[in-house]
Amino acid sequence: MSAAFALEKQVAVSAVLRACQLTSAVFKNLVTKETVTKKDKSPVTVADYAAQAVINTIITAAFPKDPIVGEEDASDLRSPTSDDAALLRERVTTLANDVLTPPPSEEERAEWGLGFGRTTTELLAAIDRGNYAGGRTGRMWALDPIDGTKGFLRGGQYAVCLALLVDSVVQVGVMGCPNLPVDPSNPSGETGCLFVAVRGQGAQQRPFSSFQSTTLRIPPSPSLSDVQFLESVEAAHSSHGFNARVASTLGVTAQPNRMDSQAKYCSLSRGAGNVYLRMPTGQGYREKIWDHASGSLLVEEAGGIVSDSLGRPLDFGLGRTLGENFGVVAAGKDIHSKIIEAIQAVKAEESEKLTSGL
Ligand SMILES: Nc1ncnc2c1ncn2[C@@H]1O[C@H](COP(=O)(O)OS(=O)(=O)O)[C@@H](OP(=O)(O)O)[C@H]1O
Ligand SMILES: [Mg+2]
Ligand SMILES: [Mg+2]
Ligand SMILES: [Mg+2]
Repeated sequence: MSAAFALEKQVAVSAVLRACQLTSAVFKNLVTKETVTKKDKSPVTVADYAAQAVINTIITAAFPKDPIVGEEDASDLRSPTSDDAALLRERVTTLANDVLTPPPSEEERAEWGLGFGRTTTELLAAIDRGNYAGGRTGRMWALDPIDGTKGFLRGGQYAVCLALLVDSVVQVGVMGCPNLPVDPSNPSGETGCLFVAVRGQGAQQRPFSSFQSTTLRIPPSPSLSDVQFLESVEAAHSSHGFNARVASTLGVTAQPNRMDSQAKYCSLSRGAGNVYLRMPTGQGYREKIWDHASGSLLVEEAGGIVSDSLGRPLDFGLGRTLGENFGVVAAGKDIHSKIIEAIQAVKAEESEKLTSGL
């Protein structure tokens, strides 16, 4: 008998690896015209759209009934009158078909929709399969075709992130990080890592270049002064100042490592960094499920704990977002509660200052 979710894992790995081929190819010759600014002022590129088209096409072929909560939608590509939209549609079609048409490898199957191209209409419809509202029950996939689009654009870290949720619990998480070093102790060495976790079956990493998987276990945390925080590059996404105060409360002297995307969860799960702390910057932003689903399972399966800043589990059953934003704290089991306590201490200090008018 095969392990639970074996087929879902294989399909997700195939979809993520093909999408990573696409994003890496795009980075090599991306032009300004291929980037759009969304209504929320965040960037999206032809690579985000085409990667979502590829992954949704594969998931839909393999599991036709499964809904998908995907970050992107095709509305900006559909304008019948805009020349820019026509160019983008054409590029998305070429890019998606470049990675959908190669025939299935030995690890893949034809019934996952591989080995032939799709029309633009089919690919736009595939992107819009990501419009599911989410919710408490049933199966659904959560997809971030490029997490850390700003990192992608600056040649930094980004991740192609796909997760399967059943009754709002993450069961499978697959992430491809094309720019992450295979060996964290050799940052200028080979890059391109695949991270895979299945609930109850552990967390694994392997280089894109081989099938040699390593099991990930978060090592014991170092003494508090040497604990390394992982945090967002963008100060607008997560409060750097609050993190610094938490670190100083704990007596941490090590400098934080700033990195875009769920590569932070990947790094933590392989012991390269000890705490991922993401505190809201106070602008009413709600965290999206696709920004945490696969990463949180990876860390849990590597033996860590993921919660909000009050120590409560993340709730993936509220729709496309995690609801009101109380931040995200991911860390090894031996240190997680200390981080939560330090956060509460800093918050108490802040509210004391406010009430005393300082
Ligand atoms: N205001 C605000 N607050 C918190 N988070 C936000 C905010 N705006 C955007 N986002 C989401 O942040 C995702 C990338 O954040 P990261 O922490 O991974 O990277 S970084 O902040 O860009 O360094 C990024 O993911 P992608 O859009 O997939 O790149 C966004 O979903
Ligand atoms: Mg985005
Ligand atoms: Mg994201
Ligand atoms: Mg994204």
